[in-house]
Amino acid sequence: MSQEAQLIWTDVEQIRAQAPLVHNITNFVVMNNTANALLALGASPAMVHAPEEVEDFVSISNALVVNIGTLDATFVAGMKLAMHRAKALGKPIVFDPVGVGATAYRNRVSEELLELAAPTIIRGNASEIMALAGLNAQTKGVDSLYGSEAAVEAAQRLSLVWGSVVVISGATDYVILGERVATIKNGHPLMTKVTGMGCTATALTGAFSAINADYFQAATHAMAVMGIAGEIAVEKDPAPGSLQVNFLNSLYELLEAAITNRLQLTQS
Ligand SMILES: Nc1ncnc2c1ncn2[C@@H]1O[C@H](COP(=O)(O)OP(=O)(O)OP(=O)(O)O)[C@@H](O)[C@H]1O
Ligand SMILES: Cc1ncsc1CCO
Ligand SMILES: [Mg+2]
Repeated sequence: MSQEAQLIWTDVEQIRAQAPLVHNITNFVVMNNTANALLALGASPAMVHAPEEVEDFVSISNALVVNIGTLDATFVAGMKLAMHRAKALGKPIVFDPVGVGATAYRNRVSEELLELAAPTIIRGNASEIMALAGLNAQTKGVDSLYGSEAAVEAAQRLSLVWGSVVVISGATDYVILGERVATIKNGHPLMTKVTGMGCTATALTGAFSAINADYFQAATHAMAVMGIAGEIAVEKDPAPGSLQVNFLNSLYELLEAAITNRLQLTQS
């Protein structure tokens, strides 16, 4: 077995053994999907966004996931308080800039959040990563108009500016930290026909970052597990409704052999 497959499996076992508490401030569309994906993986999710309680919640959590998919003023207030507290406590922050580039509000809020507390890991599609890096990228709402390879330079710049691990999802997932690059070619195009698969990737990344303090590894392992679970689910039934359910089952039933046999990871 490849050394990397073994490291991924060790992380999955750690999540299953420790059930880290992952605090999510996420969007209304995916709250249920991402909570179920975290449970199926073995983590303990909580979706908590009220400004009155997020700081207390961060204090008892093992990682914070912030997703701007359906943001409004109350969400933003909660995100700022939570990220500030997480930073003060040294807890990993995973940021999903859903739809950044689509509106001036999303751009401004994203910039404010980055400046307040640079995330440990940023995960977006190519349009989002390019927009977040300050490029005048086109985006179709929450969907990307570019392949992930188009955003590699933007991700490297973002990573340098904020010191964050940056993940670009797509047919190939890229994980970038300065000059370090990992590519993962797992997954299936049908995954784009289930809403919030990217948001799910971000939530799973939160769980991996809670148990592996090498955040480049944590992000890489999360994206590999995401892609492999997606492939297995599509093979069971190649249709979006089934995929949503079978993806959860694949995560829950994931075996070491699936990682060993399917992993398509390169690192440089
Ligand atoms: N063309 C593809 N081929 C293989 N796998 C894919 C493809 N597109 C997406 N995926 C898989 O789906 C995951 C989610 O990536 P995607 O880029 O679609 O997220 P997203 O655009 O942020 O989605 P959302 O905003 O709906 O949450 C990827 O990590 C990858 O595993
Ligand atoms: C469809 C959609 N709209 C806002 S957030 C979201 C989930 C996918 O990003
Ligand atoms: Mg997205």
